[in-house]
Amino acid sequence: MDVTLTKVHGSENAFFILDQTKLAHRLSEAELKQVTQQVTDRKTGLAGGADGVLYVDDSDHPQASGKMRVINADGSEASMCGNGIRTVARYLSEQKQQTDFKIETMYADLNVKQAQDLAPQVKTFQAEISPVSFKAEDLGMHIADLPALHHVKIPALSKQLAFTAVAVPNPHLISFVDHATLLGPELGRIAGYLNDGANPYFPDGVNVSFVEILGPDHIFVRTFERGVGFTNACGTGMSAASLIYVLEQGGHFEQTITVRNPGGMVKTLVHETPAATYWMELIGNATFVGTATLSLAALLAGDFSQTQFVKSAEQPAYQNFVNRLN
Ligand SMILES: N[C@@H](CCC[C@H](N)C(=O)O)C(=O)O
Repeated sequence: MDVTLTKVHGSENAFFILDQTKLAHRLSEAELKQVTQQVTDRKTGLAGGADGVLYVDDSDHPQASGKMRVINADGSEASMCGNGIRTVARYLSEQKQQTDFKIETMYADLNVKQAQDLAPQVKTFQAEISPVSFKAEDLGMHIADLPALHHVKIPALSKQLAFTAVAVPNPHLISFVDHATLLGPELGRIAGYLNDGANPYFPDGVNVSFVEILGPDHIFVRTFERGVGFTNACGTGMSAASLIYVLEQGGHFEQTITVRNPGGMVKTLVHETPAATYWMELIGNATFVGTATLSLAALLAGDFSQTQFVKSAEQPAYQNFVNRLN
């Protein structure tokens, strides 16, 4: 039996979509982990590897058109993926001929919809990012018994930088920095330590983002992701950074924020509910790079020597879009 994986990206945060409904039988939990580690490997993986695999399946929630599970490159599971859900939204939209629907994720059924293309031939989708929590227990955070972390210096991490922790619902640590710090070694040092599996603060790891304010409603976000390392962009990280920009740095609710990242650009909107909770909208590209077809046996064995990879025409259009940003 042949399997097709679609290579996709949102701001060059790259994934494979594997639709479990097209398989004769669902992959086991061990196979999900093993297949992800094998196909994402940047040296030996499929079509240049990726940052994770997005497993699509039917949802048994009547209001959802499908379900997404996110497995990071190291085989760990994430509760959400902001760049990934836009590509899954596009995939399901084309499969089911819908433009505005819900996708089941680990903690919530999230609204997604097709949006106006960011540029010619740059298909664009928007996704709800929620639920939001600042609670240490939702973040898997253990810092001096603090119930939450709002703009606090943690000397064990850095004497200069202040951090805010927020789950959206995957965990993020955000720090606003100057340009030199954004590009310097501190992000790798701090995030590497917090994702070493042995530190006392985030034993299960955390996504860490440094944010530079470029102008009013204009920020740059660089992220080191849990389970992956540095990525070109992290959608939930950019959504979390936008929320903290509004709450701590003078940004505004209901105002479009332009978020640059090493792989391109997205737009976000931050909303406050009457109950003083928050949710975000993330708007960005959902680019299909190509499709890989191979036998299920080869996929499970991690043998990509006979894989047929057919490129789409979308990547040059995306690159034009990025070139015009600079
Ligand atoms: N790249 C994603 C986030 C993927 C999950 C993350 N690494 C985690 O473990 O929480 C995004 O675009 O949000």
